[in-house]
This record gives sequence, C-alpha cells and structure tokens, in this order.
Amino acid sequence: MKYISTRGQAPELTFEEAMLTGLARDGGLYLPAEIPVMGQDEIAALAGLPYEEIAFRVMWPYVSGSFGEDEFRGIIARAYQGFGHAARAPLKQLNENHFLLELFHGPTLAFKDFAMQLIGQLFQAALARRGETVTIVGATSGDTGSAAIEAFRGLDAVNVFILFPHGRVSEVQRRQMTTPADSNVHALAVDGDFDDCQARVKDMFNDFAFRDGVRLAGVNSINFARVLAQVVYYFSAATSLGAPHRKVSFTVPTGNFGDIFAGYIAKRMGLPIEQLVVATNQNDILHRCLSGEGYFKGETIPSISPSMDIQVSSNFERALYYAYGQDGAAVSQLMDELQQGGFHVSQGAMQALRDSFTSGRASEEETLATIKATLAASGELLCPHSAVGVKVAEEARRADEAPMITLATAHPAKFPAAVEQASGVFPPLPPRMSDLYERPERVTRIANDLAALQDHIRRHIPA
Ligand SMILES: Cc1ncc(COP(=O)(O)O)c(C=O)c1O
Ligand SMILES: N[C@@H](CCOP(=O)(O)O)C(=O)O
Repeated sequence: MKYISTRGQAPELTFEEAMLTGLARDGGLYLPAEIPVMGQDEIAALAGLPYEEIAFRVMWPYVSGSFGEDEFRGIIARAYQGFGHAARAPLKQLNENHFLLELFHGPTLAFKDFAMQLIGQLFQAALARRGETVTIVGATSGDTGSAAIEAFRGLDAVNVFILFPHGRVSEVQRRQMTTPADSNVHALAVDGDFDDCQARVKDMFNDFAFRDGVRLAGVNSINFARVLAQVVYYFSAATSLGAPHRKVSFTVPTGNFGDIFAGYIAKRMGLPIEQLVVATNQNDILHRCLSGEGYFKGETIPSISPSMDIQVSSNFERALYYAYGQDGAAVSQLMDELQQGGFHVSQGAMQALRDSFTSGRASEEETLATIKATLAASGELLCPHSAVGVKVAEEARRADEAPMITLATAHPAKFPAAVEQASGVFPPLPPRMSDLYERPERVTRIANDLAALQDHIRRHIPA
C-alpha cells in the first residue's frame, strides 16, 4: 500500500514512512493511494469478535507492508490492554433508536486514546528497528495533548512537545498535560488559540531545515495512522447493531474533522453507513460550509466544549481531496485561498460533500440542556462534546430508519464545571487519577511565535 499527498507534489511513501513523516513535504496530508474494500461477508464476520481482532482485520491491509502479522497483533494487544472496559468501545442505548458509543475508557478519558495508544506502540517498534529518534510536536485543544503525553512519556527514542492554547483548556486537561514528570515530555502554554497552535506546528513542518534538524514527527490527525485507528470503532459499533445487513448512521462531535473522516473511510471500505452527521458547537465553520456558505475562517469563540473550539479543520483537506476528484492541484489552490481567509466550494465538490456528510450545530444553551435532559431520560452523564453530538443527532434522525450512533468522545469528569452547571452532578475522576489536583505542574508559557517555539524545542532536546 502506497500513501500519497492531498496536494499531489510529495513523494509516495509506505505506511511506516508516512506515519513517521507527519505532514507531507508539499504541505498536504497523506492518504492511502487506494482505500481497501471489505466484502459484505468479511464485515458480517466481525460481529461479536473481540475489539482487538476487529482492529486487526480492519487495519491490516493498510499496514501489512510495514509490520509483520504477529508483530501487529502484539502491538494492538498492548495498545488496548490498559482500557478500563472489556469491550473497549461499549455501546449504550439512549432511546429506542439512538445509541451512544462510549470512547472514553482509555487512560486519558477521551477517544484520542484509541489512536494514540496504538501509534505509541507503532512508533516504538518502527524507531527501534531503524535505530532512530524523533521529536514529536503536537497541537492540542486539550485531548490530543494529554493522550500523546500518556502514550509517549518515558520513551528514550521520542521527545514530545505539546502546544496548547493558554487558558482555553479545562483544568483536568491542563493538569493531564502538565503533571507527568517524565523528562521527555514538555507542555507549552501558547498565547493564542488552537488554530494558532496548529498553524505553528504546520509552519515547523514546512521549515525543512528545522524539520530535518530535529527529525520532526507529528501525532495530530495530520498523521493518517491516527485516522486509521479510529476507523475500527465504526466497524465494531455498526456490526454489533446488525451491519452489514442493516444500515446505521453516526453523529460525530467535530472539530479537526479527524474522527468523522475515519467514518468516511469506513464507509468507503464498504460499511453501510446511512448518514455521517458533523456536529459542531458555536465554532461552526464546518456546518456553515456544508450548508453552502463557503469555508471562511472566523474568530474562535471559547465554549464549554473547548476541544472543538477550532476554525481550521485540518482533515477537511482530506475530504476536499475526494470531493474534488482527487485533484491535488485544486486542493493546493483552496489551501492557498484559506491562507487569505477562506474559499467557496465548487458546485460539484459541494454535491460530493453533501452525498457523504450532513451537519448540525448546538449552541451553549442547547448543549447544557442536552446534558440535563439526557441524564434525566437515560441516566447517562454526557461530557459537553458528546452532548453537542446527541443534540444534533436527535435532529438528524429520520423517522423510518437506521439506528443512530452518537460518538461520546470524552468522559464527563474532564469537564466537571460545565457538567455540574448543566446537571447539578459533579462527575468524579476515576480513582487512579484522584490525586490529579495535588500533583505539581510543569509548564512553559510561550508566545505564539514560530522562532520562539523552535528555539525552545531546540534547547530542550538532548544533543
Ligand atoms: C472530546 C472531543 N470531542 C470531539 C473532538 C473533535 O474531534 P475531531 O477533531 O476529530 O473532529 C475532539 C478533538 O479532537 C475532542 O477532544
Ligand atoms: N480536539 C483536538 C484537536 C487536535 O486534533 P487532532 O485530532 O488533529 O489531534 C484536541 O483535543 O487536541
């Protein structure tokens, strides 16, 4: 399997090379040259299998040139052994035709652990084989950063720098990033918003002297391995509700478009998905775009679902690549226009996007009301991101049809203030994290300035 860039000007790579490379050298994002399709009988055979076996069968065609079969099975087993639920991604029924896919039973209590625990293992295996070290620089609105730090802390071959927007993540998220004592992990509180952090990370990748000098690697969803790991739970959830014999729909709380793009890949692999619903908070650039208003950046407004406070959705570039008929030059042109503020989507591409995605938006009030109402109706305490999903899903459901599965992307205990405000219930952290508020923090406050960030990173990686 070869991997190609959305902008068409970077070298084709193997899975392992694409994983270790991060952003393509033409500024684009790597994708498999062809998406493997699973037969309906192969999909049916997934029903009832352990999560790890489903993960192996779904991901194997993508990785088989880079990892051995036994090696990859071992990597999957180690990745998910620390999860706090035997099913890894359990489904809960909310009402007659609406289900919640709980993705927060990993070590840092967010869906990011599904991919990050896996790529932590993949990086270790690949770097040991090559005898190489890398510098991972990541941007986070709260959850990617803590998941990355948890997955890579204490590893000799990896130094990790996480940029998060100062004052714009929850206290639990911040402490998850600032309290690990391992010397190879560094939390940087940037004076800016998430989009600034993500832009600086991309700037570092586009500065080839810096990139090659520090051997830069990325674990944001820039990295296709991140997206791939998230494809798995679409299959596990859908087959447990009767796919491929029955269609299902998914609603995905969305920010950087990685999680819903994983659903799109699952659909292209043959999973019968009726609707893929993009659910946004008040930072609704994706909803506006899918409603035909073009893709124009606005100001990021802080919300009670801070992990989705994003205006420039990195993976939307991947969706545009397919919507524009895999035309790298067209994608490059759009991304240039985005630098100037935004772009209109062509009629044909808009139709292609609408064939794949629908969308909705939840206001702050609606999010709070959904947390309260869902607790009363089903006993399920939602985090604000998941509540955005449930609200939008209820509107997107059609009377006739496919069961709706909303992705519950984080544990409510990561956002206790909003959850308590909405429901009157304070969600406690799991016992293994109960001293989080007492642990000493280690963080560097830093300007939203490329040179300052690069200087800090150079000075903090071992010679
Ligand atoms: C809790 C939570 N929900 C939803 C999202 C949005 O996911 P994505 O960025 O893949 O669209 C994020 C951030 O990625 C998140 O941390
Ligand atoms: N919401 C994310 C933002 C980064 O997204 P990623 O999937 O590209 O890593 C976060 O919590 O950091």
